[in-house]
Amino acid sequence: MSKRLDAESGVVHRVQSSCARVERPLTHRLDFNNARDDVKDRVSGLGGPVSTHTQERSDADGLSTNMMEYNACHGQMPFQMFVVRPAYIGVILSPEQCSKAFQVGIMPGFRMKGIIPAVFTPFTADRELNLDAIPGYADFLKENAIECVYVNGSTGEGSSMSIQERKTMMEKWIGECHKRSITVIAQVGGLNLKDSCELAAHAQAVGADAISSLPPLFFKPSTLELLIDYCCEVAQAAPNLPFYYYHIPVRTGVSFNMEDFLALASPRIPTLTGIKFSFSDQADLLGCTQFEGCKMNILFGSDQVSNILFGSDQVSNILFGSDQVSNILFGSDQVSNILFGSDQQLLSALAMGADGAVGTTYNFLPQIFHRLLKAFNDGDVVTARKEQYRASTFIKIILRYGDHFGGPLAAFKSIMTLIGQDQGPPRQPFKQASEPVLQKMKEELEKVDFFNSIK
Ligand SMILES: CC(=O)N[C@@H]([C@@H](O)[C@H](O)[C@H](O)CO)[C@@H](O)CC(=O)C(=O)O
Repeated sequence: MSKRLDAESGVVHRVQSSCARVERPLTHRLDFNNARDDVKDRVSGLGGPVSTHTQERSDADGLSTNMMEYNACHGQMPFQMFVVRPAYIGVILSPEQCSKAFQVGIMPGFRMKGIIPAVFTPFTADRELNLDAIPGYADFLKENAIECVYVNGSTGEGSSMSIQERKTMMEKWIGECHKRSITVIAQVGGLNLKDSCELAAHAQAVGADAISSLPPLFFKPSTLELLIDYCCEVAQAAPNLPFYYYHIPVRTGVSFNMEDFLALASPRIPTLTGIKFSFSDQADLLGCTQFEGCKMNILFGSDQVSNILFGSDQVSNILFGSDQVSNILFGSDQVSNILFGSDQQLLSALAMGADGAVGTTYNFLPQIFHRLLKAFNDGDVVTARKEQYRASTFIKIILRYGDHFGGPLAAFKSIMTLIGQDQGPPRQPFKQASEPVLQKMKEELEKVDFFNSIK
């Protein structure tokens, strides 16, 4: 859904958009000559000339969609669109204007939705970057209706790559994705602030659509304030791009409350757009999605949770928010243990208000998750739950093979080979499992109809 201003009534309408993955709410009507004074002032206050892009509209919503898609997918993110009868006018801002627009709050609208694969990094047999694999991989994602990818994250083995390799990979992904109207979120976090700032500045220079950063990976911030100081500097290194903090305590060991993070960071980081929330604390997730009138873009990132959340009364409780749920989610160790252990969590995250989800399994289960999302959006929780359970069943099997690969990530990467999208071996400390192990995993997946279900 996106917002459209009716130029005659001045009323903001929600319109269905086929480019549903990226929302840029249209907050002002602008006939540049006759714009409301406050709008004019705010845009002129950005300084410098403002170029406009006008297009006659044939079909209001269709055109709105096309332009948003163009805006989002062709590297022109510093772009604000206004509706004037009989035309739409887009205002293209320079990077400096864009940065100011964030600061004065007139560009708050970057919002990712839907499922976002955290893409694997293709390696050759000797574990060097395999750039040649990216175009085919991008085609595969596009064919599966993917509209945004998360590059150099955990799944992408970003922390197993040198800074130069990460830059090379980022450039290749951006080039191939933008050709296919796929948006790119660049994961720039790493070992230290210097590397992360360098990667953030690079991401902006080469046309990423947004950045996302982990906390420092060796010396950990001991307080929330220190984490926010760190994020401020990373975000400032790419001042024109939306910034998402990457919260994945199970890997980083940095585990602050994210609602508190938003409260303290939001006034300090003008580009703070949301959180990539890879954690099982549903109560904190809810706090984030509801933060200040749901203004943040929360992308959920933990594909798993327990079977207990499916098919039992507890599901209804969770979906409908009873006290019992709060107790379950806030209190017990048992929940955390369960949540980390096995199945899927996307459905409950959607119920908690997550806008979308970033994760590993969206690479090879996109159709299942598209069906889940559609069912959820249609209010059909029973079907959504079935799809969730289907995905969870597959994930559970694959995870059982994790030890043969030195970790679950490498087991997931091998699935790409099984579905004809070979992305090569993982880097150390992971390994390729032996042929017999791969064959056994394949047979087990065949038994639960994996290869038909993912179509
Ligand atoms: C802890 C972890 O690695 N979580 C994964 C999940 O997608 C995970 O692979 C999934 O839940 C299956 O275990 C993602 O959150 C990681 C991710 O999005 C990334 O690659 O950046």
